[in-house]
Formats: sequence, structure tokens, C-alpha cells
Amino acid sequence: MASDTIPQILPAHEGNALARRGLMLILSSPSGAGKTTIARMLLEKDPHIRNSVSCTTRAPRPGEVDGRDYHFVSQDQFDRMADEGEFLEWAHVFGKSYGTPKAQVKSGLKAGQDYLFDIDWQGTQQLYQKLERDVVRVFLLPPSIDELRRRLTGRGTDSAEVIAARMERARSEISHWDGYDYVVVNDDIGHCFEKVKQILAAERLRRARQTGLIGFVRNLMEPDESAPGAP
Ligand SMILES: Nc1ncnc2c1ncn2[C@@H]1O[C@H](COP(=O)(O)OP(=O)(O)OP(=O)(O)O)[C@@H](O)[C@H]1O
Ligand SMILES: Nc1nc2c(ncn2[C@@H]2O[C@H](COP(=O)(O)O)[C@@H](O)[C@H]2O)c(=O)[nH]1
Repeated sequence: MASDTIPQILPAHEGNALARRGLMLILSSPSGAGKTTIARMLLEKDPHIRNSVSCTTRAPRPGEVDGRDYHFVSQDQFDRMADEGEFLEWAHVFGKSYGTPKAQVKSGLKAGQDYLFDIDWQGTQQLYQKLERDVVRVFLLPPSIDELRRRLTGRGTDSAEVIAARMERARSEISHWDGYDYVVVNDDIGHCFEKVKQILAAERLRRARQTGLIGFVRNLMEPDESAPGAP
């Protein structure tokens, strides 16, 4: 295992004292603060977390790949999927529709699979209402509003009009910061990534997720029949 690979507790299977339930790591932030960048770093370094690929009605940006970055769908397709209950959550963001497909998240969690979600505060609230115990909510803040504008402009993927709309919405996005379990300022990308890694590592160790511990602890607490003087 490479030294910078992120360790995790083993996936759940019967008889494994280290088995655990998967978790849902949510990254939210105002547009341009860096959640896609952090998400990509995490997915590259950590083989135990899988990306939840959202559906969206917005057009692909240069370099974005259908099925990897998003499932790019028409408004009709999106509406049909929403009507048929195919989303775990969905919301309108910047005048477009975005939704998290149900796929195998629920069965995956049971099998110990972790999932990463790059979604906004509306989706976060919906996932928290449905799957509270599995959700870990992380909000990223930019170091300043000027730096946020610089990042959106420097990304070079959006028109001046789109950037203006996203800047306009940034303050209202930031106002939802207190609906999250963790808040990290994304100043230096390396430091920010380290903090998100630490959050993930600690959350994986939560007692409630460590389903394999029940049997393990029960065994540890059995009277020791081989001890000298035992009946
Ligand atoms: N700590 C950082 N320092 C400097 N630049 C950064 C940092 N983090 C991200 N960036 C850059 O800022 C730009 C926006 O980042 P990114 O696309 O990850 O934001 P986002 O929050 O996912 O935005 P959106 O919600 O619009 O998808 C990118 O060009 C990225 O390379
Ligand atoms: N509620 C949801 N929000 C989502 C989902 N997928 C992405 N998003 C959020 O939308 C904005 C804009 O994203 P962009 O890629 O167009 O810049 C950003 O805040 C994302 O986090 C989703 O499935 N549900």
C-alpha cells in the first residue's frame, strides 16, 4: 500500500471484527470554493470511497465526461426520473436541475461502501432527513469573496454572466454553513485536503458504524475459562 493511501476499516462481512457500515461524505460550498477539486483528490487517493454521480440538466463544461462528472440529461428525462422516484434527493440550482440517483447507495452502505456527494445545501438537508446516521456533512469556505471570484474566473469554464450569477448566490449559500457537521476553510489546497482526510478517518471509526465490534466485544467480555483457577 502506498504511504499516502488512506487506510480504512475493512468492508463488512460476517465474522469480521473490523466490519463497518459505509458512510455518506457530503461536500458543499459556494460555487468555486473548491469542492470538486477536493472530491477528485479524495477519489484518486482513497480506493474505499465511491463518487455519487449526479444527474443534471446543465450543459457539460469543457473536459467534463458524461457518466464520470455528471449524467447529462434533458429536462424531460430529469422530470420523468423525479416523478418515478429515482432520486435520493434533487434540487434546482442556478436555474438548472440536479439530482442524486438512488442507484445502489443503500445496499452499498450496508456492505461497508463509502460514498462521496458534491451537492448543495438543499440536497444535504434532504439526505440528512432520510439517512441521518450515515451522513457526514462538510462545508468548505473560500478564504475571501475576492479569492472566490478569482477562482471562478480562473477556472475558465463559465461565461461572465454565469460567474456573476454564482457570485450573487455565494452569500446565501454561505448562510447555510451552520447546517454542517464540519466547516473547513479552503485556503491552501493541501491543508484543506488533509483536514477532509482526517474527518473521513475519524468518522470511519465512530462506534455506531463499527458493526463488527458487537460480536468482538462480546467475545472479549466472555469469562476466561483458561485462566488459572477458573471453574
Ligand atoms: N485552495 C485552492 N487554491 C487555489 N485555487 C483553488 C483552490 N481550490 C480550488 N481551486 C481552483 O478554484 C477553481 C474552482 O474550484 P472547483 O471547481 O473545485 O470549485 P467547486 O466548489 O467545485 O465549484 P462548483 O460548485 O461551481 O462546481 C478551480 O480552478 C480550482 O482549481
Ligand atoms: N442538490 C444537489 N446539488 C447538486 C447535485 N450535483 C451538484 N450539485 C450542486 O450544484 C451546484 C452547481 O454545480 P456545478 O457543477 O454546475 O458547478 C454545486 O453547488 C453542486 O454541489 C445534486 O445531485 N444535488
